[in-house]
Amino acid sequence: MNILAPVRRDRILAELPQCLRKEAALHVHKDFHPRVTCACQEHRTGTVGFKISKVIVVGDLSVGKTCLINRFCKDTFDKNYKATIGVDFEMERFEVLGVPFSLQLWDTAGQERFKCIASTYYRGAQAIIIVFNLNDVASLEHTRQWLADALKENDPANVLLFLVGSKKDLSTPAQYVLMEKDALKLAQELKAEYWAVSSLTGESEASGLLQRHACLPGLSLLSLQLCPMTRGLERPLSTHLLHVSGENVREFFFRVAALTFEANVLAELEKSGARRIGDVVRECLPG
Ligand SMILES: Nc1nc2c(ncn2[C@@H]2O[C@H](COP(=O)(O)OP(=O)(O)OP(=O)(O)O)[C@@H](O)[C@H]2O)c(=O)[nH]1
Ligand SMILES: [Mg+2]
Repeated sequence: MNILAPVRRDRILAELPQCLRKEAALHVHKDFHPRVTCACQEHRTGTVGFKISKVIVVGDLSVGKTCLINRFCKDTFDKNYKATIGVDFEMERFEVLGVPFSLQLWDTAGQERFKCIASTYYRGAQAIIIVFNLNDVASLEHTRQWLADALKENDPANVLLFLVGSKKDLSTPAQYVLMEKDALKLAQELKAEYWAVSSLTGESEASGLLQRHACLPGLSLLSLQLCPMTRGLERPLSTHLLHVSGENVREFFFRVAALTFEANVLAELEKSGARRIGDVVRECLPG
C-alpha cells in the first residue's frame, strides 16, 4: 500500500536536465546513463525508490543558502536575513524516469558560532552544495574550506559536488563574467558542477509575473518593484514575501535530483551485480 501522497506534477523528471556550463559539469551526457534508463524501464532499481538521499548545503553566512532552498521548496523569498541556527531541513519528493525519489535538503548555518552544531549533520551526504555569493569574492575563496570540512565526514568518491554562485540578480553582466571565470576554474579544480542562481528574480519571470499579478490582485507588490522589468510600479507594501520563481533555481535542483538518482541507481546495479557473481550479466545497450 502506498501511504505517501502522489509526487507533485512539477517534480516529475522524464529527461536528464542539462548542466549550466559544459566546462564545469559532473558530466555532459544528453541522457541518463543507458543502464539507468534500462533499469527503470524494467523496474530493476532495487531500493532506490524507497531511499531518501541526503544533500547538504554549506557556505559562508548570508550567501543565500536558506533563500535558495525556500525558493525551490516553498516558492518564497524573504528579503530579511534570519541566520540559520544549527541546521534545518526540507524534504522534496521527485519522480525520476517513473521511480519515486526523495531528497532531504539540509540547510546548514554559515555563522562561525553555529558551525560546530551544523557540522555534526554533514555525515552521510550523497551530494554537497557549496554556495558562495557571486558579488563577494571572499565567499568564493572560502568554499575550499567549506568543502574540506564537509568531506571530513563523507567519502569523496561517493559524493556529488555542486558549486553554486548566488544572488546573480545583484551583479552586472561585466561583474558576473569576471566572477564566473574564477568560479569555473575553482569548480574544475574541486571537480564540482558550477551553477549561478538568483533566488530573488529572473529575467524570464517578469512578464509572467505581470500576468499573474493581473489575475491575482493580492499578490505581493514588492516582487513587482524588485523585478527589473516592473520596477516602476510603486505602491505601499504589506509583505516581504516575494512570489517569483528565481533564476536557475528549479533547473539546478532538478539537476541535483537527476544526478543523485543516476548515481544511486548505478550503485544499486553494481551492488546487485556483485551479489550475482557468476550469473550471466545482461548488458543494456542504448536505444
Ligand atoms: N538580491 C538577492 N538577495 C538574496 C538572494 N538570496 C538571498 N538573499 C538575501 O541575502 C540574505 C541572506 O540570505 P540567507 O538565505 O538567509 O543566507 P544564509 O546563507 O542562509 O545565511 P546563514 O543561515 O547565516 O548561513 C537575506 O537578506 C536574503 O534576502 C538573492 O538571490 N538575491
Ligand atoms: Mg540560512
